[in-house]
Amino acid sequence: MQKIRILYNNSNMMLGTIAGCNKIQVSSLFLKNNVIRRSYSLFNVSEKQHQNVSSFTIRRNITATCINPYAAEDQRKFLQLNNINPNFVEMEYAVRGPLFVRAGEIEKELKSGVWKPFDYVIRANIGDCQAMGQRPITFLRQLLNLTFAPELLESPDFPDDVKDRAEEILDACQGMSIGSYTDSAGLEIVRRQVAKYIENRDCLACDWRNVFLTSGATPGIKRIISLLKCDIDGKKPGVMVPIPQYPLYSATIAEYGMEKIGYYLEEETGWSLNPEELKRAIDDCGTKCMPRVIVVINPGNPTGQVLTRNNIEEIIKFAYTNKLLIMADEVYQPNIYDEKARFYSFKKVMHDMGSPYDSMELVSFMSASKGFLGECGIRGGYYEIINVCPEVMAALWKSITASLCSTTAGQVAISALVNPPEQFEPSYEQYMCERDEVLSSLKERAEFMYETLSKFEGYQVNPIQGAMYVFPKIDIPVKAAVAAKERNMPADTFYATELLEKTGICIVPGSGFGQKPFTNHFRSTILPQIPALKVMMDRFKKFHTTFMNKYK
Ligand SMILES: Cc1ncc(COP(=O)(O)O)c(C=O)c1O
Repeated sequence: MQKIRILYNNSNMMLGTIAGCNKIQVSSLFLKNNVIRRSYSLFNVSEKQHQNVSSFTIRRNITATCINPYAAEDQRKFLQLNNINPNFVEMEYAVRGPLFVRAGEIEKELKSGVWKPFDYVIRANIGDCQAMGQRPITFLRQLLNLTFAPELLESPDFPDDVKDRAEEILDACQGMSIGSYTDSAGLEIVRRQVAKYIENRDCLACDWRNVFLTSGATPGIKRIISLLKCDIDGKKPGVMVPIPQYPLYSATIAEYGMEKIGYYLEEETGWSLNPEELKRAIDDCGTKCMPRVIVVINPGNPTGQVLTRNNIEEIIKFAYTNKLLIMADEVYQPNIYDEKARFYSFKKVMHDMGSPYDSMELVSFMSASKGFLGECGIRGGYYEIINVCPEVMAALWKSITASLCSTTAGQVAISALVNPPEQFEPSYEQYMCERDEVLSSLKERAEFMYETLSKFEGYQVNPIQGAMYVFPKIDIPVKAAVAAKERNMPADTFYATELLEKTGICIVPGSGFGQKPFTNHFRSTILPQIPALKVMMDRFKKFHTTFMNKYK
């Protein structure tokens, strides 16, 4: 099957060349209710239609005319789909894809009194802890309160250790106001706190000048990918990403017009990473692109595995042999539930391996959105970049300065993450109690979800060692696959769509993350609180049983 993007000009719709293919998938982008939608249709094309056409025959001899979705006034706009950056049209981000949009519509339908077999939507599609009822950590919120409203420093309601930290941050701000721009890489005091945190974690030196504060991990990841040269000897840069992967990576690679080199994680061995597969992936890409980077997500999203130290060593050796920058996405480092698993930072392992690996280029990412803080909306993150030559660091700096600075709220959140209350300080006990409660509840939810889903007919589930997701494999019955095909949907999307419509549970089909051909998965978060998770699993079980009975 050949994929064809429909381009619209002012009045006519044009199809790309369809010569030589008898099936086409048509995808078009349009805006509805301010939400970008993409419609897909799979058509059989008769032999006669090997030219540009706007009307053609589809299965069962029905003639379909594709409708140009532009209203007349839109056709006069200077920016059209066929003259903007095509990478924007190409990129996709499944976590907020069509099912997420449909979940929003269903919520509105429920509000307006439309009857459904459920009374609320369960949003298990995105790793947003507080949206699913997690309570914020008091210490962090107090620090935000005091830095944003310094008059509260006089209030007896705030503990002295938080006041001291807030004063320190305010002293570092221009005009003692959190509303001022900071240095482009963030407040020096917070960067120093991050460096100390990394030093304590790895028992290794960390130079605070290598630490850059960002508005969530996302902008840092995008900036580092954008650092790569667009064209070397006529070849695009290649970025190695795991499959399945967090779709920020595939979306960014598409947005920047780079080449994704997917390496499969091995589901049968708990989503481990086989060095032979890394070699297979790089060999298969041949001369198509110039491999420059390997991305590793540890603990894994969506797969929930924690890499062993041995596995990390193998990846480092592979990166060395193939001259790759390592981007270590370590945002879930505090989220480990399996007592036998342990988080090893790439930095620490590289250091311990000694020469020549200890001088390899590495960027490691961290976030305030994950862990036990779950402050997704505040947008706090950082990255540490090491062993990069000074000239490249200077160029990176220049690019960072052009973005002014990351949000100061995010910088304060990172300060709270890396400089928590210490033993004997007034906030310590409450902080530890809240932190442990969140982490032990996440562990309980991970185990509950794993145990429940493992009992479903046709499911294969790996234990959730870390992060916030489960990614089960489902054997979808042939009859269901046929029904999916009739609706022009991949089987996993069909399953997830049926689940949403029948139960209000919103998950993401595995195809949004990548999966081995002819397999079906989905990703669900483990984030609903225990009572809600029990309701969710109950609804899910009933749905699955009915689905299997119907299609078996
Ligand atoms: C693996 C991974 N990296 C990065 C991010 C981005 O996080 P942030 O909210 O800090 O931008 C996420 C968000 O879900 C993620 O799962």
